[in-house]
Amino acid sequence: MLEAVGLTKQFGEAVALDRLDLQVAAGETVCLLGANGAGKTTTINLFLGFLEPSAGAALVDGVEVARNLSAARKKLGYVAEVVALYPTLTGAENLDFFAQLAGERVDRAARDAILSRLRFPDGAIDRPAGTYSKGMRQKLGLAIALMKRAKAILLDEPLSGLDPAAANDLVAVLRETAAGGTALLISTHDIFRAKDVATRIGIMRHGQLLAMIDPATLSAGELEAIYLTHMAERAA
Ligand SMILES: Nc1ncnc2c1ncn2[C@@H]1O[C@H](COP(=O)(O)OP(=O)(O)OP(=O)(O)O)[C@@H](O)[C@H]1O
Repeated sequence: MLEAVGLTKQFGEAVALDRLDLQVAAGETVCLLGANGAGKTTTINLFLGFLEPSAGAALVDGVEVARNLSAARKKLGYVAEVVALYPTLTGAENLDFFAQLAGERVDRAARDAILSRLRFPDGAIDRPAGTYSKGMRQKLGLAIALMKRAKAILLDEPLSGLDPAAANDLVAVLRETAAGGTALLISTHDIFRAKDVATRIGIMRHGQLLAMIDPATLSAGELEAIYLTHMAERAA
């Protein structure tokens, strides 16, 4: 569903992403782990068409993003690290607005079912989004992506700064979403959450994908040791 083929991004002389080859199939959850500046956000931004590749291609369901941006974006949902909402509009109005942008109409029953799965507090959807906690903002961001019925969802550090309960609520819905056939690509610094949710974990450093790991075969401690070894090689 998501495919990077030799995907490369340079900013001047600096190579932010170096010939990335990656596939995320329908129903798969790939987490990208890596230190600051490893190229995780650059990867997501190339899939979203926020950046143009210097070489190679990002494809969504076979559509090359750089060649057909609107067709690729129709198939994508996106949850940013800080979900941007209109603070004076209610959550419901934000949802309606973003659904309309995506050419969708919000079905009340489907909306309420998603909010309930996310454990979004009762009644809060009719409050201005400016009053929401970080956890509520992230939940609404995921609800917006889910309402779009996207084939693939890109999430850039979606859990950072969330308390464990809110993070658990999001992870539970992400699992259900992947089980329903959506492809998920998640950038994160959280090894333990990555192990919890990912079918595969990519370790990135200096714009390169160094390893692709099946977390089911490892304990959390073993995964952490592998990650730290890769990071230590950078310092050596
Ligand atoms: N617009 C830009 N102009 C110049 N350099 C950039 C730009 N965007 C990213 N970079 C550089 O590209 C590299 C990869 O950055 P990227 O944001 O993809 O890393 P990351 O893995 O997401 O890091 P973090 O965990 O801090 O979010 C970094 O060296 C960064 O400074």
